[in-house]
Amino acid sequence: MASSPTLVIGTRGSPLALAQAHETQDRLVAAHGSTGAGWTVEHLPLSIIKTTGDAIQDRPLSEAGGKGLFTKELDIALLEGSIDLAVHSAKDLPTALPEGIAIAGFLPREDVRDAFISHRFRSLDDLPRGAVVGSASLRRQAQVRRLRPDLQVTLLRGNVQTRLAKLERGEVDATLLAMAGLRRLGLTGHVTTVLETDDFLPAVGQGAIAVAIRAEDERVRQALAPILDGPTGQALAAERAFLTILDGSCRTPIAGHARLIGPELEIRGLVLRPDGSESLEAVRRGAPEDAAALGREAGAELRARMPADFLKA
Ligand SMILES: NCc1[nH]cc(CCC(=O)O)c1CC(=O)O
Repeated sequence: MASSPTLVIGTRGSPLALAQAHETQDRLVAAHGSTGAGWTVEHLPLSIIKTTGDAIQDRPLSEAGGKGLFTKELDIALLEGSIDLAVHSAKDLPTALPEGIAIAGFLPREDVRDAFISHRFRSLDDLPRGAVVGSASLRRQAQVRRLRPDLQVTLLRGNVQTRLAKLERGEVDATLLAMAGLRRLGLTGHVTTVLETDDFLPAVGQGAIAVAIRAEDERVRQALAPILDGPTGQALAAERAFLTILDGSCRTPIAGHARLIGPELEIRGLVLRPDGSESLEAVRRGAPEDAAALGREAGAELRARMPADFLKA
């Protein structure tokens, strides 16, 4: 691959995706000054790429083909050389990447928690019986039903702004969104209450920005090294190993979160029935160097404990 004089950043076109791409651009400029090794940073171009996932608005993505829908076109652009790095929400990245694509690492993680948002009610507990909570995430739907089996849970799709607008119009009484996205968009003013991870476990990768590159591209790998965050990488190694064990074998909602506690890494993982009536949790703690093994162990424990109907045929 001929080295180009600049680094082209590929991104989806949603406001959140653009905010994440700009954050990556800003961090590169801050780390390297005005010129990097063999490339210029003043005009690191953003290449906006429309993905299949963005085009589908009327059904849950779990039905339409899953997370790869948000990354396929960016992967192709990387492999064709029209972009040099692709910026993704780690949460939306599939566990298995296509041949030739690698994750260089992750930017420092934002708030991992989910936010409860409602114009009329103060918290999930405060919602009256039968109130309507909208979410497109099977994980959020199941955890809401676990805490409040008496609520009505409906599908609410679209990007962050679209969902807030639907809430505003009264289509639902409440919704849940990631704090990370709201912060990056400057929309935390909408947050009613923040859900602590003890009560409501985030998605694997939530709050982290992943940077994907061509697996063999050492030039881009080196340019990115100073902006990538080690602790986030360790947490994500545990979470993604956990998810890798489960997403191929189980067909129920999955949540997982790893963090450093002093010198140790802890991962908590959860699988639930979609109706929230049953859930299983696993916790592992150990050396951060063993992140992937800790994640795999937590995943294997849940797989072993799961009732048969949680598993894929
Ligand atoms: N699936 C959409 C998506 N992908 C990443 C984020 C937020 C940012 C993050 O979780 O890192 C969101 C919106 C949301 O879940 O509220």
